[in-house]
Amino acid sequence: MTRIHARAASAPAEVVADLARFGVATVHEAYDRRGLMTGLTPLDPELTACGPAVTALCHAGDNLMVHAAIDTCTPGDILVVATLSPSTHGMFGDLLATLCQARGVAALVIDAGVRDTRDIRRAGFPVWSRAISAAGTTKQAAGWVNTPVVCGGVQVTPGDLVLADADGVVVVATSDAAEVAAAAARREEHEGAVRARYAAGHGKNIDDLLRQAGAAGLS
Ligand SMILES: O=C([O-])CC(=O)C(=O)O
Ligand SMILES: [Mg+2]
Repeated sequence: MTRIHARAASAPAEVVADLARFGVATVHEAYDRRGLMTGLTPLDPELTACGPAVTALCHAGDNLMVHAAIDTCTPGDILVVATLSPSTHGMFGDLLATLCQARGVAALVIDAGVRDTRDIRRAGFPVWSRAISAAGTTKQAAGWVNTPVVCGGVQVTPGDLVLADADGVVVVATSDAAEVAAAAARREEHEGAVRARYAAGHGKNIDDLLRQAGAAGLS
């Protein structure tokens, strides 16, 4: 059984750039509220990232396959790390962040812990993780690279587009990406109109909404 697969093909660069213009909340809505990871938070909420997923599936407490996955990354990729059983070990720290930056990896999304967090923040490497933990890991257990994983409760297939910001992480299948970007653009246009009305102090018609919800109106 092959454990290390080559990096998967992904959406064209212009589709990645198109999706990167939007926030996670907008894309999640535009994707019919699919693809949103749970329980992962950013180390630095000012940073954003969008790129194709390269995946690593590790044994809990072992980061060998993180090293192996970085070897398959090309510039702009997002490293998505999952473990076979729940783990909060600090599997990734400032040394691995240094390697990722040297290889042009755009970000790390990890369903486990990270450490050396002040150094990673200072280096400006974007990370979304389930935990912060100084607990160390071994490099002894062979896992998998570029196989489908479940990260933050969402299945990530290698090459899927990963978008992350202060709100969290959303995953969009490569084949859906162009359509989702178009739907996100329409949503932003609509929200622009709503924002202008709200800025002028005009909220929703509560009476109508309550009636539609089967409740009595205001009077
Ligand atoms: O070395 C490790 O296992 C993780 C770490 O602390 C680093 O990358 O700096
Ligand atoms: Mg370290």
